[in-house]
Amino acid sequence: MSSYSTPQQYIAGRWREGRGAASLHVTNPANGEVLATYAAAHPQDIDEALSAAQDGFSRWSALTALDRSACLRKAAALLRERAPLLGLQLTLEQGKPLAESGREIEQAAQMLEWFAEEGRRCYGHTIPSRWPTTRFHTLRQPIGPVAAFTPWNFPVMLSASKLGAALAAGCSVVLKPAEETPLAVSGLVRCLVEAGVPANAVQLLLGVPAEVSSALIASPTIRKVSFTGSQAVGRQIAALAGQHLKPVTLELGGHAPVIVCADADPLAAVQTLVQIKLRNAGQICANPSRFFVHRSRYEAFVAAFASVARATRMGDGRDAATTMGPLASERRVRAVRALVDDARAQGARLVCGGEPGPGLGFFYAPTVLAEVPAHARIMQEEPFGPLVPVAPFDTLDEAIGLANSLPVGLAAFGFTQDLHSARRIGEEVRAGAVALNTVALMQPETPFGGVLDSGIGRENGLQGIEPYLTTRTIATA
Ligand SMILES: NC(=O)C1=CN([C@@H]2O[C@H](COP(=O)(O)OP(=O)(O)OC[C@H]3O[C@@H](n4cnc5c(N)ncnc54)[C@H](O)[C@@H]3O)[C@@H](O)[C@H]2O)C=CC1
Ligand SMILES: O=Cc1ccc(S(=O)(=O)O)cc1
Repeated sequence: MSSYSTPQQYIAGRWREGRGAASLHVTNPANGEVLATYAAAHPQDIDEALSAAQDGFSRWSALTALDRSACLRKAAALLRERAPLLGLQLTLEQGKPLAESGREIEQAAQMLEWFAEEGRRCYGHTIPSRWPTTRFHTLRQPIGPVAAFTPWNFPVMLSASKLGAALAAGCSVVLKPAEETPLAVSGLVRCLVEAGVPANAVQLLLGVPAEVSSALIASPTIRKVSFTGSQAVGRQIAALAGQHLKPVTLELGGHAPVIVCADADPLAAVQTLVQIKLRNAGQICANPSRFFVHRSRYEAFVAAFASVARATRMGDGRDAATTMGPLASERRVRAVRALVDDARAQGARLVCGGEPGPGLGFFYAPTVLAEVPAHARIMQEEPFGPLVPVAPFDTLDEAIGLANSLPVGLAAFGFTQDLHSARRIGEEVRAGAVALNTVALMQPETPFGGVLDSGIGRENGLQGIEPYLTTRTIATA
């Protein structure tokens, strides 16, 4: 497969093989074929990356914000130029259809551009003094070298968000992407380096996750940790960060409730929801995943979703006819299958789907389940797949209670024409972001992050650069 090359580490300004004993494999989820095998980073590779990151921090933070901004803008332009190849590599390693890969590369470019501009606005303050002869002001300064860990679902966009924010603030970054999807992220790092980001300001470590994260977080060089992924791993990262007193940003997904009120048009709601529900085969942290529909609209909603689900064309993401690719790995197929089986065993009605897709790939059909009891695992655990579990409700109080019944809160969705209901859903459902009559939730300009067990801190928006800055107070006589 000539479009897919063997992923390499980028350490101290050189692309090279890792020296670790472990071999890691990249598998094409559309057919199960191994695309590449590469050597993991060795502890010595990690040490070299850390020394380089310290040096890179000195060089990069010494540039003006304007120079850093220019590099990020150029990297965004390079990313767009290379989108056809990077998009293909992303589809090969991750499975999403080519159109979605192209969209992700564009989102990554937009992230870099947003932070290129925000980096120019890291203002300090002049503070009124209590003493006539003393002046106070504050300086915003980069916090130091950053360890960033990104997942396999949106490897390029989520890496661009962390790299963009940290680099714009003047920090150097050691990035560890998911071992399953390393190549398109490497392409992003190449764009940054070729755009003029000094070699040591960015390191790319591909390795055994726990080995890399424990070494990086324990190192005195690293001053900030950022992770996107599962709650289980997030807890481990947070525990390590706490042990070493490092500030941490965590984006840990959720289990986004959808409330479809009696006054909503159920068909219009389905048409809107489907724009996000089946994207990336449902593997989106903000994916709508628990559907509560007013009893008067319930059957129409279930039937409409089932009809859209049945019309989905599953297939290889390179095929133009494909509307939904495979899940990213075999373990994800096992996980969603177990949730569907459990829901059925608990009395849910299988309306459509509930079976694997074609061929040897990691496909699972879009699946609509009705009358799903609240205690079924699928209503408790983030499904991260093309599953649509639906349950009826009678009052808005009941729906909001169901939405708030879990200890997570990343995203939530509401469909209603009633201003009062919209206000209640917007203000009472516990979530970092609520979308009303839309599914557009994330863009570079909007803060993104969770409440409760969905994470700590915000990425993107005006808030996105904050975690990478520290404030120095200067008193002058
Ligand atoms: N918030 C988000 O965007 C994401 C959320 N998830 C959630 O995680 C669930 C499980 O995902 P899986 O990939 O099946 O399993 P998992 O939780 O084992 O995640 C594996 C990913 O986490 C990284 N990882 C694992 N251990 C790590 C460590 N000690 N240090 C640093 N990185 C580490 C790996 O690189 C790998 O890419 C999904 O069902 C979903 O709920 C997964 C990916 C992204
Ligand atoms: O992983 C978080 C995430 C990724 C993508 C999107 S969007 O569908 O492109 O808006 C939202 C959240």
